[in-house]
This record gives sequence, C-alpha cells and structure tokens, in this order.
Amino acid sequence: MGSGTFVDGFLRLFQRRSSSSLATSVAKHHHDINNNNNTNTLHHVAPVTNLIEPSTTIFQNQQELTIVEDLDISGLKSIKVPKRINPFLPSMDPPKKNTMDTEFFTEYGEASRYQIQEVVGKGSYGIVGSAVDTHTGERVAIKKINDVFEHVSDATRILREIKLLRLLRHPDVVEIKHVMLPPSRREFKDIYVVFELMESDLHQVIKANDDLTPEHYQFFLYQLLRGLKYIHTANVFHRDLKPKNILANADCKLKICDFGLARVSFNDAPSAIFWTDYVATRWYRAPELCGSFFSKYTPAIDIWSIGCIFAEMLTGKPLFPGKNVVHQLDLMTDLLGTPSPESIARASSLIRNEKARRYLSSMRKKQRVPFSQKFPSADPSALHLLERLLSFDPKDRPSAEEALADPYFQGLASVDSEPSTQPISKLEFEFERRKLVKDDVRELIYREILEYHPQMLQEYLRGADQTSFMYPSGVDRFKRQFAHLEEHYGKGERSSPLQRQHASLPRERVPGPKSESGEQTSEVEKRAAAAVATTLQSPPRHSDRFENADAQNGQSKPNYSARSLLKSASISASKCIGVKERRDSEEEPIGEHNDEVDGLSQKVAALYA
Ligand SMILES: Nc1ncnc2c1ncn2[C@@H]1O[C@H](COP(=O)(O)OP(=O)(O)OP(=O)(O)O)[C@@H](O)[C@H]1O
Repeated sequence: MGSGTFVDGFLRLFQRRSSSSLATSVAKHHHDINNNNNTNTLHHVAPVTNLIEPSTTIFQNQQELTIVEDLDISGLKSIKVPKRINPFLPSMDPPKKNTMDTEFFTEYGEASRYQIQEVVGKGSYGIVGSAVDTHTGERVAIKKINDVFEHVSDATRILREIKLLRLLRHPDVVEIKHVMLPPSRREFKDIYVVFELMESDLHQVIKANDDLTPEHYQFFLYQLLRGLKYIHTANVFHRDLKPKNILANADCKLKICDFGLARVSFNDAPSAIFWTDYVATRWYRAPELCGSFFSKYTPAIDIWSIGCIFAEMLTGKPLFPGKNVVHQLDLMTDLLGTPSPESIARASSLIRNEKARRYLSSMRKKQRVPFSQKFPSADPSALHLLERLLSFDPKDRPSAEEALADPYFQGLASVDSEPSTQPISKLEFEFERRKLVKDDVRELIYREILEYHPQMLQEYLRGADQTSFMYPSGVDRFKRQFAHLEEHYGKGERSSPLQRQHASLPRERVPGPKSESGEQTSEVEKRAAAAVATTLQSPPRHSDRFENADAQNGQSKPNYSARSLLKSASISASKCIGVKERRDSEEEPIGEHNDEVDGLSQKVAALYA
C-alpha cells in the first residue's frame, strides 16, 4: 500500500511544548465547519486536569499540556460528510436580544451568546442543534439534554460524561466548550452542553465514501489509537466504541464522543462486569463480553471495538453483525476460528461461568479464515495489525500504545510520543461508590457545570447561598429555541418531545417489550419525515411568543435557512445525500441482553442435557 507515500506526506510533530513556540502547519484546503476549527483542533491547549482536586477549577494550578501537531495531510482527499439526520431541517430565527439576558450574561460573558441554527442530530437524551457563538464566530453544537433527573441512572450517566469530557482533553476526543448555567440550582431539569461542532460521524462517512484510500484508513486508525492511548492512560475505558460514536469532519479528522458508558478504573476497585450495567452495542463487543466468559473488563475491550471499526472501514460493512450474543460469537469464530486450547486454558482461569466455559471448549472446531482472503484488497501490514487488534484472547491484543508502534505506522515521526495523561483522580469519581439520590446527582451536576462559570464557582466554594437565585438565564431562551426545533420534529403529531430510547442505557428502568421499542423508533422517524415534508412545503410557523415578537417586529429572517446552509462553503452540503434513518439494527433495546445471556445459557444447557 501507499504507506511510504503517506509517511512522506505525514511528517508530524506532536509534542509537549509551549504553544507560542511552534507554528501549526495545516493543509488549508480542508473543509472546516468551525471557522477557526483547525486552530482549535490542531493547536490544542489542554490543561492537565487530572492533577487537580475536584474543588478547584480546571483553570487553576496546572501545568499546561500543549499539544502541537504539525501534520501535513494535504495529500489526503477530503471525505464526503453527509448530515446525520436529514438535510432539510428547519431553520431558526435568531433570538431577539432580551435586555435582561444581555445584562446578566454580559456580566458572566454569556449574553445571548449562541444563535441556534438547526438540528444536526438527536440521541436518546435529547436534541443536538448547531449554533453560532457570536463571541467568536465559531460554529458549535449544543446538546439539550431533556429531563435530566427523571431517572437517577440517566443523570449519573450524564454526570459521568460531562465530567470525563472536561478531564479528557485531546484533539481526538470531542471537546465540551461550555455548559449553560441553569436558572436555578435546585430546580433545573434540562442541561445545555456546548460542544465543538463536527460535520458527521464515521458511520455516515463509511456509508458515503466508497473511494477511501489506504492513506485514509491509516490516518483514521492512527487517530483512533492515539485518542485511545490517551483515554486509557487516564484509566478510562470507553466501552461503547462504534462508528456512530466517532465524529468526523471532511478534512478526515475524527473525534471520539459519547462517554456515557465509560468507566474509570481504580486499582482498588474491582472492574467486574455486571450484566445489568454492560449494554454496549453488540456488533463491536469483545468476545469476553459475549456470555460472560471473562469476569473482568480491561482496556482490551476498546481495542477489540477499534479492530471491528477498522475492518468496517476496509470493507464498508460491519464485520460481526450478530443478531444476538450467540450469533455474535458464531460470527467471530467463523472468521477467527475456534480459540486454541491454550487460549481456552488461559481463559479458564478467568472464566467464572462453568457452563460458558464448556460452551466455548465444545464449540464445533472451525478453521481460521486468512485475513487476506476476507479482505483481499487491503494492505498486508494493515491486516497484520488488524489481526492483532482482533485477538480472541484479550491478553493477546496490543494496548493502544503498542498498536501505535506497529510497523503499519512505521515512519510516523512521533508515534511513541503521542501524549498520555495521569490517571483520573479518584476524588472526581467518588460518586460512583455511593448510592445517589436525585438531589445528590443534581448537586453534583450543578457543581460540574460551575467548572464553566469560574465566578459562580468561586461564590459556590465560598459557601454563598445561591439556592434562591433565579437569573433570567440564557437557558430560558434556549428552552424556547429548542422547543421550536422539537415542535418541528413533531409537527402534525400529537405526541410530545423526543422519547428517550432505551438503547445503551444502564439498566435501572423496567425494559419495555421489544416491539414497543421498535414502534417508538419508527414513530420518531415518521415524525422526522413529517417534519421534512412540512419544511419543504412551507416556512416554519412560530408559535412561540418570543419568536412571534420577532416576526411582529418585522425583523428580517436570518440567512440561516437550510437552503442557505446547504449552499454554504463551510458545510459540504452538496454531499448531503438523503434522509438518514435514526437507528440501525445493531442498537438493541435494553432488556435484550438478558435474553441473550439466557439464550446462551439455554444453548449451553442443551449441549449438556
Ligand atoms: N459535537 C457534535 N457535533 C455535531 N454533531 C454531534 C455532536 N455531538 C453529537 N452529535 C450528533 O448528535 C446526535 C446525538 O448525539 P449523542 O449521541 O451525543 O446523543 P445521546 O443522546 O448521548 O445519544 P445516544 O442515544 O447515542 O446515547 C448524534 O447523531 C451525534 O452524531
């Protein structure tokens, strides 16, 4: 493959240095949706937050880790980045400036700062809109998380995610730029998290690009592994890596997102898997997680997922699209062969479940399929690394750091000096050991949000009583704007805002029947389709008092229509190719996992009946 050529054009520097001392050289032709995104991404200043105690702000008391990339990827062709949901999303009127908002937020640097534009995605926790940060001109993504405290488990997941994303600062991990201050410390229900805006995700990129080159594959895998190296050195396991959880830009930059299922591993805490807790997407799930073969999880589970993702890049199709865990294991062993007796013997010491162990040993013997046969057009050195990543036994998989040192990446100047970080402080995740009630999580999330509001944090730390403040927060305005977006998603329907899906959630709630979940999804899709149709027929109607006021004031409509955005040079809209279905079949409803484990037990039992 063209590894040599790539390496020639891929001289890079990625070191700890003072930010001022190095220039960043980046190919200028790249699409870039954030006007100054290249600077942010490639000339990234990240505080070493793990060194600090939770009661200090991330801005205090830290040595700065400055990551400078001097990466000439000009040889890489831009990729197509179709939008995730649909290209005909409703546009938004910019909010009318509210004097009170302005006054309050001027003081705190947030005056009507973000102008919401359009929906760019939605997940089980709410809607994601693109917006312009009027202070910087930068485009951002704002995720509105609805009804955060409806379930303590969901709230804890959100706390975990925003905390981890504050602590993990790396160019290949999506960055939280800000979290809006809620209007009331004790009563808030929704959270607005401001992220750097990305154009698409790897799932869409793989679907839309059938002309990816070996250089693309190499650069994609390189970014994933260096991101993972950093995450793992913080002692964090992502646990749900899949193409949809990797955001992508047309300039081939990837960023890992969705840390809702991630866990921090502390040496003195057991890392046992609780089936009630582990519900990551099946297709990318490591074999040791299919049927409880191993009782502990290790960073190797993420390495397996990266292997699956890499294989999917190479072929354009998921590698192991299992319908249940038994089928999942069958697909794995179809390719990898049944594990060797040594591997099973080694595994035996870890296998707690006798039945599962016997199932593994008694599996019909299958020969390994040579990877060169399965992936005939792939580069042999890529395949050699892929085989390592997809080792059945987690002990045989390389760490992210070891994988970066694989000959596949030979010649990349600083593979071995990709940044690592300190393990995350136990104190930050002390809450994981406690049984939390709603008010505890609310307080913890509020405290976390204050990290983005240093002045308020100071007051909070001084113990000022803020329980009664009710600022005319920017959140109120956002509520109205997001309500508008949601209204358009549900246009013509009686039903209310987006339903929280049960996929990939810690199991604390009673799972609904499968069919119900399926219907929910298609209902959401129907509503999205209805919104598309409506948007195409007529401009959005503004029922909101605030927006009516805009209309009445005769304010000109902003130039933010979907059409104008599609034309915008900053978004490769011409490449938006169609309405994207929201969920693919690999995303299982909660509750399925137990069925799967039961299914496996039954199959095992049948073997030994
Ligand atoms: N920074 C971002 N820039 C652009 N789009 C984003 C960004 N973050 C998330 N999205 C998109 O918004 C959608 C929902 O985001 P996300 O997956 O974070 O939400 P969630 O509620 O946690 O979803 P899930 O149901 O997967 O847990 C996804 O399609 C994602 O690609």
